[in-house]
Amino acid sequence: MPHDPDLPPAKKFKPGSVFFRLEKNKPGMLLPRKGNVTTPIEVQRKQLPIYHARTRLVNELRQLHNAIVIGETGSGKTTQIPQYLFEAGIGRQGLIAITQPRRVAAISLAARVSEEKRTQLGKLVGYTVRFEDVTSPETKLKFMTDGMLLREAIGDPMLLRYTVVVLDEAHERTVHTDVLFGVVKSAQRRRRELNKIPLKVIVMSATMDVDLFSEYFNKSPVLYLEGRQHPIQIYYTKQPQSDYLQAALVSVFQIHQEAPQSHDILVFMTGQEEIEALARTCRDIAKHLPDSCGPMVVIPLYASLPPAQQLRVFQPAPKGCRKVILATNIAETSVTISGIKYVIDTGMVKAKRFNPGESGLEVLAVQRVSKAQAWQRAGRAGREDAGFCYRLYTEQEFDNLIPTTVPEIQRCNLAGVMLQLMALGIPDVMNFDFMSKPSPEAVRSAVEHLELLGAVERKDAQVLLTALGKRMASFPLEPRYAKTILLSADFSCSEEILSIVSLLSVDTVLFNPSARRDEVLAARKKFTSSEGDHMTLLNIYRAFKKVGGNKEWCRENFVNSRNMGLVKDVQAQLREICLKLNLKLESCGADTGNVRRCLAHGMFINAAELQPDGSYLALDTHQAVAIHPSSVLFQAKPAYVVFNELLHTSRCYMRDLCLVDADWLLDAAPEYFGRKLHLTRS
Ligand SMILES: Nc1ncnc2c1ncn2[C@@H]1O[C@H](COP(=O)(O)OP(=O)(O)OP(=O)(O)O)[C@@H](O)[C@H]1O
Repeated sequence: MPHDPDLPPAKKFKPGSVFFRLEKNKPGMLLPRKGNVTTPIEVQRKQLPIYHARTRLVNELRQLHNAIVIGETGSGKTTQIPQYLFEAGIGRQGLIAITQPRRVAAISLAARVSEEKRTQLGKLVGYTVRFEDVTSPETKLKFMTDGMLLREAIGDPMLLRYTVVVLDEAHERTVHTDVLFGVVKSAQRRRRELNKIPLKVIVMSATMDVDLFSEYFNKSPVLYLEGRQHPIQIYYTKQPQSDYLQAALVSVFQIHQEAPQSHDILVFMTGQEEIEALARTCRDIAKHLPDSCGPMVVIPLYASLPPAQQLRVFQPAPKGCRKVILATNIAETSVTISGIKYVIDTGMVKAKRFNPGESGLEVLAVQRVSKAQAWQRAGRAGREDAGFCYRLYTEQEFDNLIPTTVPEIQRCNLAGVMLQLMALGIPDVMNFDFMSKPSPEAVRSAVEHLELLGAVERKDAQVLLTALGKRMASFPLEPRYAKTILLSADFSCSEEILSIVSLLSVDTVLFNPSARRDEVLAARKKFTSSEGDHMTLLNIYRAFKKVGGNKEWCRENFVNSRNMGLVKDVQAQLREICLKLNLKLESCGADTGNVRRCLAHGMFINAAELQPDGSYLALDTHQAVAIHPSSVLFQAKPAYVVFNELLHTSRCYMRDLCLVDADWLLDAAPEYFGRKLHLTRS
């Protein structure tokens, strides 16, 4: 059997068991189509590789307090292990939590497992994600995002409701997962010390650094699950591709023309804008193909889509129609999308980058995936039958990928995490039991950030959470947004700020088809505010509410009505938190000057100043930045702005800007700006 040193780690530990067959540079070679047999769900469960290991696995897990489970993608870890534990009566005194890095996975897995158990979703099997709780007092198997379990830990640090916590897709190493590792470990220890019911912790993945995990989780034993149900053939390009979007487009249509109609395609891309653009191109091309190609339905999938829209990908395509899903990495782990036979992997992902020393600002940048991610992506094919993965990069490029993704905790601004840890009652964040410690520099920079926002203060060399910091931690938002909301009551504009923060929490509510650029510009003119993007968005939202969310209005004005629906949901949730905190909710009406003042006070760390040569300088870090061409302030070039985020492409662009006065910045943080910039009052 061929041995490939780059097969996923699960295979490396079992030489001789080959799961992936590597055949290179033979695009277009397809396996014959199998009959469309619908197997009853109990039979499907029994056909999974994990089924044969069930008794031994359950016996092992019964004895262990900690276990690391490694199994190929699709072997049945996530859907089966929680059920096996429940069926064997393990952890019956409490709940079994199964955490996922992403909401779409938590929801779809809960749906699948409740179907397998033949119960209604929300009864025995339920889920909890950021804006939704589908559980009941009967719930025993609870799928949830790791962020939600972390929030629960703020109120219940020993996680006493749970007897088992399964940390799934641990290799993803999101900030939440990493913090959760430390939190469950500490809960486990404290429960042992206080003679409470023990907490069992099971860590699972197909691709992880076993030694690191085992060491961290008290030298935990590692259980390997051998085998995958269906083979996946991997193809590489012969030459490096200069335009991965074009390569993806060509591959989609090559498969569409050659493969049977019932074989669906999943393409991994980097973000909403390119997904929506490629979706439109695919639909246009599909219209002009000969009838022999058959129809195609193109479905986007990215984080900011409303949950109901995200779940559309799981519905079967209409009969005789091919489903093409264009997704970000949110479909990379855990999910099974029925019908997917082909995966096209562009090899690219949009991820956060942060360098406290150099730029000091967190930026989003498109970069190459890790090998672990590439294997996870391939693993989305071959779940119901043999599958194919087309990697739009050469094998050599694959060889040069980093093995696993750098943990997010080492490449993001830590201010939010630190605030959460302090709200969890962990005072000495630097000595928190992180699996991979963030750099002291990053921690220092986060403490400074929180200090500037007034969320923490130093007393006798200790860093303490202030009353304001406690209130800020109540919001599931970045600290600066939480602060802006809390400040809004003083500026009598809380309704407007809640709208703006909600609008910024979804990717974009604007629809910008490039082919209709002039129409878009004409429609947008009505709402464009010379005060910036925040105010423009607010104008659009106000108009949207005035027409009662009318779909026709949305179409005419190039507004994404689905995302607007989500904005309303987010706003309702944030309003609820405000009410709990007794925050005065009022609107400033037409006088929106205070809204900008409030934004300047909450977001002053993200301020930039126009330079004599027409460029901008971020005031906090003195980094050169530019206004993104999509901003309404692109031409205007005001003297001072605050911005929401930085996007790194050819240059470092500020996105979503608000025009502010230098005086407001000085009022917000006089000492800081005096020190940083020698700003003087006008
Ligand atoms: N929603 C679903 N519809 C159809 N089949 C499903 C569904 N969910 C799971 N399956 C079947 O169960 C198998 C195991 O899925 P499961 O998510 O438990 O695997 P896993 O080992 O956790 O893989 P991964 O690491 O990729 O998450 C899938 O390969 C598929 O055959």
